[in-house]
Amino acid sequence: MSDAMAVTSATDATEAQSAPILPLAVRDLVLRFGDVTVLDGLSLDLGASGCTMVMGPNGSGKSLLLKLLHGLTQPTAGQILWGRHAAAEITARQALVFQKPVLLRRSVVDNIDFVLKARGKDRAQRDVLLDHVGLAHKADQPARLLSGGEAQRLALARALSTDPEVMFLDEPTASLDPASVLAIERIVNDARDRGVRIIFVTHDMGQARRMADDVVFLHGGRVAEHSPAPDFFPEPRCAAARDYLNGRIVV
Ligand SMILES: Nc1ncnc2c1ncn2[C@@H]1O[C@H](COP(=O)(O)OP(=O)(O)OP(=O)(O)O)[C@@H](O)[C@H]1O
Repeated sequence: MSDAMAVTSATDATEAQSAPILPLAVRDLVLRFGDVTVLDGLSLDLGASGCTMVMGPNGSGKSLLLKLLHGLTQPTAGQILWGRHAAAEITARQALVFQKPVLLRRSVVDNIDFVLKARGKDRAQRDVLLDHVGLAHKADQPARLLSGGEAQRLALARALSTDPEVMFLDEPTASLDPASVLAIERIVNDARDRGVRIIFVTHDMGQARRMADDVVFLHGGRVAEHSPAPDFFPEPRCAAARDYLNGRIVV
């Protein structure tokens, strides 16, 4: 290869790496486990900003969709395109927060430092972040002694410390008291306002109404409805979403 070609291909590679990862285009996604089809031709387009709430009955595939979008699970068929990237290429530019935070048995601050070191990032922002999530005074305490709400705030701080472009949250407030729920929502809203793309799974209608810019409703292995929040909550278009919002069993 000539020097000029080597420079061009290196430039192309750098440009590809730094190319935006939004919008998201999902096409005909299928996920099967043996004979069981969980996702059955799911397609979805998400724009560059805002908070998308993913809703749907138990077992409709919400958690698995997040894992597929984050590159942690491979689809049986179909395409996930984050800008020009395949999902598995850009996992490090995203963060995933689970319902039950998985923390190291070390101090609060060590939990953040560990991730920053693994990602090759400096520690400049970590004290600001701990302060932002209300845990600066617990920085040196063992993470295992945190309450459920505090542990989830640490998980959020850890996720945000990596400067993610997209943050996935899988029922992060499912077992928390109302004050802790609002504290988590405030942190997530701040992140969205700073440009982090939020994709959030919840069964909590109040939370969905408070936070959603748009709602993706899963049913039957597909996106049964994707609507702006002001349209979805008063008048969902699909019958399954209407039943779900009215507390009727959706199968
Ligand atoms: N590894 C697996 N092997 C077989 N089936 C699986 C596997 N993982 C998940 N499933 C099934 O896929 C379906 C969708 O699971 P998923 O966890 O995505 O649902 P969900 O919509 O997040 O549900 P919930 O609201 O209850 O959290 C479920 O029926 C689940 O049992």
